[in-house]
Amino acid sequence: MYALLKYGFLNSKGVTDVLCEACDQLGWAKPTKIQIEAIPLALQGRDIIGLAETGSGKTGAFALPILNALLETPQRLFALVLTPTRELAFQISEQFEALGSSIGVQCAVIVGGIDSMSQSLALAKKPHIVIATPGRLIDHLENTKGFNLRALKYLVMDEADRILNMDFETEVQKLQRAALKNPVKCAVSSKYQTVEKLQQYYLFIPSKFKDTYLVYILNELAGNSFMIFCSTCNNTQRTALLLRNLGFTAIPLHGQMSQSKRLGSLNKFKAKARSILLATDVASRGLDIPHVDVVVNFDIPTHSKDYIHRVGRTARAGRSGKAITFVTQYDVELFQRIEHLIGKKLPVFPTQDEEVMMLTERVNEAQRFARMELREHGEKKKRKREDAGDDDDAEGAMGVRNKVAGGKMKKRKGR
Ligand SMILES: Nc1ncnc2c1ncn2[C@@H]1O[C@H](COP(=O)(O)OP(=O)(O)OP(=O)(O)O)[C@@H](O)[C@H]1O
Repeated sequence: MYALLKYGFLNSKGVTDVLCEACDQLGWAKPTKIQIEAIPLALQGRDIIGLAETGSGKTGAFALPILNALLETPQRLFALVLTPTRELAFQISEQFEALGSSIGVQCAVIVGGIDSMSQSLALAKKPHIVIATPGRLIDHLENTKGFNLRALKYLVMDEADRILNMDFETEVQKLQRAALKNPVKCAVSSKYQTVEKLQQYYLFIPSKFKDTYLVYILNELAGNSFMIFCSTCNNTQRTALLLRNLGFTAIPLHGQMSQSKRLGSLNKFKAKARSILLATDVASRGLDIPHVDVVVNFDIPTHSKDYIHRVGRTARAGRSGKAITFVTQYDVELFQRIEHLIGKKLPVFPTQDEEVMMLTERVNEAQRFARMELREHGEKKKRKREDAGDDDDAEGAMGVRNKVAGGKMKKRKGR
């Protein structure tokens, strides 16, 4: 019972009943470790730096005490949550709304890539909680008349290390200096840890066979939901086209897509209408999609810390999951750094190389079509850059794709 928070801590007042009920309704039977550590301190009004493994309920750890305090002293523009990505901002807002639905909490999401006027109107209504990416927030602080954060009582920097590395560093540092007083550190795991129920593997393969091995793995693990990480927008798009040419329900998510397409992709994947999400690191932090079974690092992350965030998109909240990292002849050093960071040696993902090679011909053909589509797509985009009907979700490029024979690729055993 979430009410444990209410009764379990001698020195704390605990979270109020109505919020405990909201937790029950979300199926949160008991608080997670970080919630047990952080919530009582936050309720005492302490400043907190929270550190815990991926998928361990950090959002609840800050949302619950904020909502609790809001109930005690209701006030407009009460809390600001800064996040590094737009998708994460929407997700956090949903979490606040789910926990605070019975107390009528009002949230505004202030992120780039979408209409700024409607955001100004939302801010004019003075919501209780603002969830923002730093750039667009600064725009509004500078340009939206009547909007300021002087009354603010709570500031959260989610994925703070990422936010502080952004170009907005100086602005954010000012906020941080102004905001943190004698902070307590709540660290419930060693610094860089992956979760226990995550099975991690690597695959050492020549760079030129990456696509073929990817298709092999998707076939081998068919029926699962995949997040596949690529290093660039272009490769994300290309790989999505390649897989779609082979009949997989793949959809891309990257920074060169319009914000509405980004959210569209994410929602299709969340709703299980697509089983494969291909993404850049824009999706590596914080996104909570419980049904992700497998994370594939198709391009190895260049920053080892991103590895931990990427693989943390699966095996969340006590579930199990798999992560497979492709290591080519060029990636050995990066991979060693990752193993060093997580403090483990990973096993090889078992493959039948003969079976993989049997896929080569069809994969080569699909690669050719994907390249053509990518070129076509680039030219089309150049012609009508701002056209809302563009096909940057890779789903519009059906023309060439239909010329590739067959539906979903099946393994061709015994040939
Ligand atoms: N007490 C709880 N009991 C069960 N599930 C919970 C509890 N608290 C949070 N959750 C769920 O756990 C999942 C992960 O939570 P959350 O997204 O806050 O993780 P996180 O620690 O912020 O992860 P990341 O480091 O990847 O951002 C969510 O689906 C959330 O609803």
